[in-house]
Amino acid sequence: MSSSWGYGPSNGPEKWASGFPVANGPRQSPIDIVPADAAFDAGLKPLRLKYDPSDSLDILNNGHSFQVTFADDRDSSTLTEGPITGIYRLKQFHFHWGASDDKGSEHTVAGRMFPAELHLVHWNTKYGSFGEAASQADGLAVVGVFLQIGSKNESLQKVLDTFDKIKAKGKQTTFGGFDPAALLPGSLDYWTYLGSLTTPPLLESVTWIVCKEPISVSSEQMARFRSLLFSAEGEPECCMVDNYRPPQPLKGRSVRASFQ
Ligand SMILES: NS(=O)(=O)c1ccc(NCc2ccco2)c([N+](=O)[O-])c1
Ligand SMILES: [Zn+2]
Repeated sequence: MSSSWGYGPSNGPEKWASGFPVANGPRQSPIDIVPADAAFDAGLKPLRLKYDPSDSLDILNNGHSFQVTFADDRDSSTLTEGPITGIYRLKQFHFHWGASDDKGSEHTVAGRMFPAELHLVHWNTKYGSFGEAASQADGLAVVGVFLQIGSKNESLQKVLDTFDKIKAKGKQTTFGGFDPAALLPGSLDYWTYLGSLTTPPLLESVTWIVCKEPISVSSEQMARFRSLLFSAEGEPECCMVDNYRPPQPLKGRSVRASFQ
């Protein structure tokens, strides 16, 4: 199971626990965020995101999503402040999305699903590498940004324009000079809670930082996301859609808000 997880009826989220028992752990992600239940914490600092476009390296179809990978050998693209202590380096960003505009995000807000969700993944430099950090309770910090249907997102379009080169699983192409800050909303107000990776190995090492304000995406752009394939070249074509895990039990965790 561990090497063949996916999002289909035979290998999807309801089946992951057999290969990854932590799937039923105490701090799993995503969750449904209920704004009325999120306590404002005046001690939460504003997010400090400093990204260097020259760190962006390539874009890859990894068979579960597509990801833009960053050079992380220096403190040049970092997340500091917010709910975390120390310096976390940007490793990659990727998305989750649905087969139609009424679903696709992993986190939900009072039960509302968005058509897609962006994840900017950062690792705690006190652990030396992403791999080491991924197994530590405070090892990762992921900034989540919802996408909502509206005007065409010109920054996002630069990513979508590479899709002809990465249609199938395993395909990658260079992608330099991209500033991920261009994908952030105007307000960096956020909710934060302790959770996990939302795909196997589902490690409970993530401080989640979910932005309240969505960014825009046009319906035509969402259709481009759905042109990617879960399948590799030469395999029967399987559209990359519905690559999201549904919300998981809160199990007593609190969600804090950086805003009133
Ligand atoms: N949807 S997510 O941001 O929680 C997420 C999930 C899995 C992985 N990676 C899978 C993995 C293998 C070993 C450790 O990690 C990543 N990531 O790597 O940024 C992010
Ligand atoms: Zn993700």
